[in-house]
Amino acid sequence: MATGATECLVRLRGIEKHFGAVVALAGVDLDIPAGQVTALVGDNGAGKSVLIKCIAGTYEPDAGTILWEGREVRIRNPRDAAQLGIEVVYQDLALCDNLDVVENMFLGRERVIGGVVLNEDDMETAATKALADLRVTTLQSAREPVASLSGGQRQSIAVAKAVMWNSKLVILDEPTAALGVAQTRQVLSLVRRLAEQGLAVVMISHNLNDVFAVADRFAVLRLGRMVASGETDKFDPQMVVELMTLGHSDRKPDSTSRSRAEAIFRSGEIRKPEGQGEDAAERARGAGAGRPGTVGDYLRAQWARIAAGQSGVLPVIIGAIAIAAIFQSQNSRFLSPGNLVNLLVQGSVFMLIGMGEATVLLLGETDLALGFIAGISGTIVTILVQYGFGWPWWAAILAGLGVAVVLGAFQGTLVARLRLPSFVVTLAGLLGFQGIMIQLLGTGGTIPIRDDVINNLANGTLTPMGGWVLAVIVVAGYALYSLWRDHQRRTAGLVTPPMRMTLLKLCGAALAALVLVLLVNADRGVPAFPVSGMPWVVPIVFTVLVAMSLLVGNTRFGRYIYAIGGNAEAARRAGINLKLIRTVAFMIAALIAGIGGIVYASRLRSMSTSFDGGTIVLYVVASAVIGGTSMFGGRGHPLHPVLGGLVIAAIVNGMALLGLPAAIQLMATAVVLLASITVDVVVRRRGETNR
Ligand SMILES: Nc1ncnc2c1ncn2[C@@H]1O[C@H](COP(=O)(O)OP(=O)(O)OP(=O)(O)O)[C@@H](O)[C@H]1O
Repeated sequence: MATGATECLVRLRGIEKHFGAVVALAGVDLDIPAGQVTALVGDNGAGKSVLIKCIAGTYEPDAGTILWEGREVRIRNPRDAAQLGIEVVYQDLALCDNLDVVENMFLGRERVIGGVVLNEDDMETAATKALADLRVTTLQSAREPVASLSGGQRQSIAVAKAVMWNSKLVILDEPTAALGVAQTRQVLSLVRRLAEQGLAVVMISHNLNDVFAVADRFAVLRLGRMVASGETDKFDPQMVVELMTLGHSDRKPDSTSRSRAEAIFRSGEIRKPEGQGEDAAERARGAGAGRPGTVGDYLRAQWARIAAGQSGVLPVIIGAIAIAAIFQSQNSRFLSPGNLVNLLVQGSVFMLIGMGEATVLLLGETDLALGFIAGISGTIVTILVQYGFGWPWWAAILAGLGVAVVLGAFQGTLVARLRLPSFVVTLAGLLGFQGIMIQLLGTGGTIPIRDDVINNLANGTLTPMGGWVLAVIVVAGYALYSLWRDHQRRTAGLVTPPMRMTLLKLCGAALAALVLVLLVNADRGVPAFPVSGMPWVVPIVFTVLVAMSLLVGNTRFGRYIYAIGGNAEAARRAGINLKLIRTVAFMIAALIAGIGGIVYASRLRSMSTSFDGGTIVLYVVASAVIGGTSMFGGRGHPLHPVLGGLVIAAIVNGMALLGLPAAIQLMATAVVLLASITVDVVVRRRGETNR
């Protein structure tokens, strides 16, 4: 059956492994040739897992030698194994459901431009080629989220991922467990192709039909000893069962029973290229819409993403429109320019601190202290621009933000290094930081801000012309970037959104900018005091939003936050430094919260001990969740708290306009929050049951 080279890649000699009194492996010899599939079989507890862990660097053998290409090597850790070219596909696959196929295949080994920006097109081209080489053809697109794939497709991705890195030995632990008939065939075909490409493959399986269908060699372990090994034609299924259970067999191998399994393989059923007949159902499970070519196809593909748990901002936008319609029908002042601008400014603090919170939520953690970190930041700026200190505004802001980052680093270190629950660490932060803030503010309780620049952050406006110029720059920049991206993808031969779709998006962005500028430039003052122009907070929030979107969407750091939130174990196995990423994420969250705190102080032109960071943090968690960020980690975007913050501000503002009491405002916010978390959970479950 073997077609590739047959020289021995790995030779194990006399491998011993003990766990206290338990002898897991005793004097195990095994030859693993390149270009062949070696089946490693044995009853439960026979030592199969321990043996592959000794090869993969998870355990170091107590005795014995490992010869790699004839040279004795020590494999002390998984990194040593990876350097030699050993990849293990564990039963639990180690995939991040929230990431797409390309993101999973390159996890931990992303290609970047200039050392920072992810080179998505390059990775997509390479992943697509690797999948095509292995004839994994059932995927609609390499950009499908793994959550929407079938078991067989997931297994194929895990295997393809393992062979992408110049691997020489691929170890598969029960690759067909829990797969249906068609999917098993698909995966066994893939296993054969690995060997045909010259790789050494070791496959653990309890299913003898599967192993007889693909294995060139057998190795049978029993109670930590190798009781038999050799080429497949020396064995038959009954004999293997006897060897596994008794440790010996007197049978002569029965070639008819053995070749029954091989016959299935040879008949072409396993080798048949996927997607012909039996895989049609598999294909229908994918993005479901075919490669996006027309606007209709594109929208259908987007819908498939939503069904797979990537609902994006759709629910919050629908919710915001509904809320606006309800308030406007009750009070025509709700959609007046003055009120809408007021609402934007009111919501800006929630939006900013919410973007910090969303960063931590993406990791699957929570930060309850962000409200008071914001408070401390605002307090420090307020104090430092006082007459006594007289710091320039920029130095005070840097100091305020610096302290916020230090507090974030403190909390992040406790969570990341000691693995203390973030809920408790940040609850302590909430209490402790409030104490620090009160201490800083002193007995007076309220300190006014004596600096025009700081006060203008929330209260100042651009000139009407300044607003137009800014809007034109932003829309033109966005248009150029989108068209350049599409061009790049088209040139690289990758799937590109239809041109009409891109133009539609650009028209939407231009329209939104037009409405916003008209709104903020309309006079919202009283006859004696006309007020117009874009509040400074709009570009401040927008800048943080763009910076955070680029950080989480286009850098390794961002990719790792999503990976850790989606499946921390998979991220760890991919070699990601979990401690560093977690700590830095807490620091960035605190930095953005610090900006929110300074805007808060600016709005009130003072800081006082009545600052309620506890309530604010609950509202910002609500903003992020209402916007579509998942409380369970791995799903979300900085845009979510911005939209969610707007919704919360709209509820508070609209209810106040209607003269409804605070009690009703709180209950309405609670209902919207519950509705959002319900959408989150339902969408998540749909993603899971899709599998
Ligand atoms: N970390 C450990 N500490 C103590 N004993 C262990 C440890 N890992 C494995 N063993 C023991 O070593 C022996 C071999 O275990 P191993 O997991 O390799 O079996 P296996 O062949 O993979 O079984 P299964 O098919 O059930 O996965 C068992 O007796 C097991 O209890």
